[in-house]
Amino acid sequence: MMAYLLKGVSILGAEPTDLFIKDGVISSDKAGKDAEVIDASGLVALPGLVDVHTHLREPGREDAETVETGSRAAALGGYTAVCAMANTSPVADTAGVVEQVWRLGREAGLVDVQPIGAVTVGLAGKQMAELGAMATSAANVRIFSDDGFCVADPKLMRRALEYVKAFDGVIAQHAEEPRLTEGAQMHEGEVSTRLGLTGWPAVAEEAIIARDVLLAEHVGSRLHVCHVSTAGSVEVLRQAKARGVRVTAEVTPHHLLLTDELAAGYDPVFKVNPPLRTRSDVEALRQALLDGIIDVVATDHAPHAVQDKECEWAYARPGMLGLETALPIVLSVFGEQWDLIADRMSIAPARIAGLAGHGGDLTKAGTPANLTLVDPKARWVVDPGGLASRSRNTPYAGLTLPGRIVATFLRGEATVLDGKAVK
Ligand SMILES: NC(=O)N[C@@H](CC(=O)O)C(=O)O
Ligand SMILES: [Zn+2]
Ligand SMILES: [Zn+2]
Repeated sequence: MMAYLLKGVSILGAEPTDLFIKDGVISSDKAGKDAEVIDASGLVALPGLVDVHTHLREPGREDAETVETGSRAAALGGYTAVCAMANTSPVADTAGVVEQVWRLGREAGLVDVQPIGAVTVGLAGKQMAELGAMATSAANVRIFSDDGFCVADPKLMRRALEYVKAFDGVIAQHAEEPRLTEGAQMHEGEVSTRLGLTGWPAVAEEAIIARDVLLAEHVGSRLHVCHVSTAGSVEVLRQAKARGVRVTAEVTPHHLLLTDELAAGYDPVFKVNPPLRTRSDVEALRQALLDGIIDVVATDHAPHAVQDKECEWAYARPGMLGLETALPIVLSVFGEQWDLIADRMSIAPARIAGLAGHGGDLTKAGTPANLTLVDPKARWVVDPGGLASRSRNTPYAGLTLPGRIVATFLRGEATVLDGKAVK
């Protein structure tokens, strides 16, 4: 196994130091004779990023992404672990499918791929899936989600919350009251009225979050809210957390930056669920992330094949790429707040997903060497054709972003060096 000496690296913005990686962990042995020396001056070391919400599309839509191509995109984005959403084909609602995804992740060997299990059979919202069988499978599933769809039936949601309590699992809810979003094409507001598109009102998200925090409180179980997008949702979460409800929440990079005005050009690259909201929602989400009301940044990386995206707005699938641009977007929004970035993009997501070994303290010898090196001063232009994802649906094409991932290490093995994936 290769040893590395990262010379003059800044750990989370601290004074430059030498960091030695050996036998898969951070080592106190500074000598490092046989180590490969990496000139890391000007680079910042972060614990490897952890994404609690990634769509890898395998099995079923390998034309859009595979576990391998998505893992490569993740490593290039500074990630060492991603949680793979269950809305594949077949749906990840059995031990067999989650074990398949888990095995494919191991074979790709670029990031830890932690499968998420479906809450209901076929994501149909009718019958609970075999949560226990997925939890005790080799994939060791702890997060369950029907993402793409809301678990709308309150009784089913209650039962699922109760069920996962036994093994400290968590239900990750795609909060969307389906009756309020029928036919929705974008955020309901001034812009949707002007464009004549049916809107998804903020209350369709907020009503479900309000219901679910009450259910979670009632049964004393863990709830995680996917892709929070409105100021009203933040207020519901603020109140729930103040009462001690076991709720965590995520926000995507795109909801921290983009607004519904972008729908005006009818370019489906900006079509996503939940939809891009207003400037005041964006401001509230940023503040909530700073306050810790929103716990983590999650990409909701949602690759789609060209024919599913480059068509009329109404027919285009919702979703956008995220893995390779997440850290640069967060850097552009918040600046070099390294402790904040490490917490919201690595430490807290690792805790929510139960991924021991990720989000560790890089200043301590013995910490598993899951980390990434960022050049915060480097600027780069997003070129959809230059991304490692198999899909091209990035909303940031042509945008100049700060922060280039120079290297990523998974348990001491380089997955990215010189800004390139090693395999
Ligand atoms: N975010 C999206 O717009 N799409 C996601 C599903 C989801 O996250 O709800 C997808 O799977 O494509
Ligand atoms: Zn969703
Ligand atoms: Zn999603």
